[in-house]
Amino acid sequence: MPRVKPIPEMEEEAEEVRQEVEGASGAEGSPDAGAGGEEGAEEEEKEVSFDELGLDEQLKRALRKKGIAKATPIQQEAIPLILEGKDVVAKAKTGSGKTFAYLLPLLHDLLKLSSEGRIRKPAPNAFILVPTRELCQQVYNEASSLLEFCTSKLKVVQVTASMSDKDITVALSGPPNILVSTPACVATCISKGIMRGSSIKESLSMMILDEADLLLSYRCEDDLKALIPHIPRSCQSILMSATSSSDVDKLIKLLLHNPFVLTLTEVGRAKDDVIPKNVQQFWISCDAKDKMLHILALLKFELIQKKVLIFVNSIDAAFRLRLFLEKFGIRSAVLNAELPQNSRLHIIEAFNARLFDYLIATDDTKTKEDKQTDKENKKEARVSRKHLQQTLDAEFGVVRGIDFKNVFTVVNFDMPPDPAGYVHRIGRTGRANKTGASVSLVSEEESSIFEDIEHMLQEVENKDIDCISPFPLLTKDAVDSLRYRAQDVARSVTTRDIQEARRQDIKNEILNSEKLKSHFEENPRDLDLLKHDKLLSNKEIPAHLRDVPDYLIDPKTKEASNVVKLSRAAMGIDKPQRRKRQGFKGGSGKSRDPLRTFSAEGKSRRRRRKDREGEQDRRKKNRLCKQRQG
Ligand SMILES: Nc1ncnc2c1ncn2[C@@H]1O[C@H](COP(=O)(O)OP(=O)(O)OP(=O)(O)O)[C@@H](O)[C@H]1O
Repeated sequence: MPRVKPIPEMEEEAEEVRQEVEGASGAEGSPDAGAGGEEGAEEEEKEVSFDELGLDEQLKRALRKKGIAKATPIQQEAIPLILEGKDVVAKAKTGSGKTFAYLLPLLHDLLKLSSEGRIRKPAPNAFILVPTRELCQQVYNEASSLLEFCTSKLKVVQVTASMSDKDITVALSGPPNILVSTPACVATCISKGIMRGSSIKESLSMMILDEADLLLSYRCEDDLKALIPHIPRSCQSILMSATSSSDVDKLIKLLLHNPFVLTLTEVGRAKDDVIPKNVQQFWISCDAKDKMLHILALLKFELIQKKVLIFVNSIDAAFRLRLFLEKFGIRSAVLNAELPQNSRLHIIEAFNARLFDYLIATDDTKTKEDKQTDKENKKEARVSRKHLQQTLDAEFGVVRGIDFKNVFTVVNFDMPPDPAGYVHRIGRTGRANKTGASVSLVSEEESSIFEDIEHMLQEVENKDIDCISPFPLLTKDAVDSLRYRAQDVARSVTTRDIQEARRQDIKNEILNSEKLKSHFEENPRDLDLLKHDKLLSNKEIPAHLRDVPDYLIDPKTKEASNVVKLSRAAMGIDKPQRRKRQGFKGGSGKSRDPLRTFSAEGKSRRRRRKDREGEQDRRKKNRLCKQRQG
């Protein structure tokens, strides 16, 4: 069984949390290390259905419709405790289903209260606080997708700093039952009187802090402190986190009362991992200057499975890589903090829908370089002054907690700054027990952070062997076969090109974001047609760069590439569901591009189309519209 225990004294909480983590790694001296762990190690992982957890029929139906039958370990343990009304701290690895672990009992309680006519009204009944807007959107989507199948009408809204006071006031009128927001935004609503402290005291019955390990790193401490006086003592508090840190301990002390602490790196196993077992971790040692060459070889020879999420440490590096890959006919999109929120959300949705296979992401909010670029953008008066002057979005977080769907490989093009960053990045694959892999390109200068990561993994997983193996499929010959081409092309991507591409991308995305907003409200189907992996350069790609001649590929690489292709086929991921994509191929396709054929659909045509669409399809699209408005 997992290690579950109440903590009697507030001041002991932080220490207990540390012990829990040590217990999970089987460290000697931890009171739980032997008992909880070994006992659990012999246990078979138990399958628990949502029936057994006593959830509301409507929620069970919603889960069935979503094809979810069994509770994950964190759900098995957290749901009963939350239903009992306990404050709960749940630490479980990335992709383990923490969102439903709190949403299901929350909705269960609210459905019950609603059916008994006991909902308290002046303010929301529950706050779900997350560090970033992207997470607001994601949690809002998950909650809405469950409520869609419930007949009782509960209302969930998301409110973020990008909304005007007027829009926030409208969203909070009613009031909704559940408010998904960031601590900063809720604090602002209170300070501006949009939400009254006394009303919150009267209504709030549950407060959830999701991705708690990140809340403080998004400078939310003061906002959370401002919130505390308004939270009623009776309010149940839940804290969810994928990694442990002193920040999490701080939050526990700040907001929870005698919580039950669930340390579920994986229930029932003493020796466990922070990285899901189903994710194979690899590394490649290479010079910093050869990283582009290596990633080119990985992608060109198809040695890693798609979809691929590539992490870099700066926005410029992201565009350099995108331009470089583009010259070899490999299309990708860049996700970063300077894009408008609508675009960021849409890029995530489009990537999830497999409209493109390679996404390059930065997970840092404000680097020195970005601040410099902000300054430069301000100087650049000619191009869209209003937008280029915008600062990076402080509520942006690509990596942390975003539920990218079916990412098979995560590539660390640049190593993350710390081990926790590594855990969060790798956690974007292998979600919900799917298979995944990671490949880290490690230069000499990054060897120290790589060692820290190895050390952390060995310690937490209680192993004395390396957890990250050398990547076996990329030979020196394969790399060398592309060396001259790659070097030539890399040299041709200049700083000026990068700045231009970066500006162009923002301009495109702003156009997408604003010009199409109203169009999408009317025509949600067209969302599928908006491309984020458009070529940045107008120049034709020379054939010798696009196609690698056969004689250049050594037999070992050919074999490796075939193995990867075969396993792709075996996993049934060879046929991406490219929904409605035909519009982008060739000249005739242009007519399907909403950016070019911007025209509102006539009413009668729209009605006919809507009739043709299934009920479920339509609901989904309506939801997308609402999100875009939000
Ligand atoms: N019981 C379940 N069975 C199958 N899939 C599930 C189940 N519960 C959740 N999922 C799916 O698993 C994926 C990961 O869930 P979720 O985003 O809640 O993970 P998480 O633990 O919050 O991860 P992170 O720490 O990275 O945010 C989601 O796509 C979700 O729909």
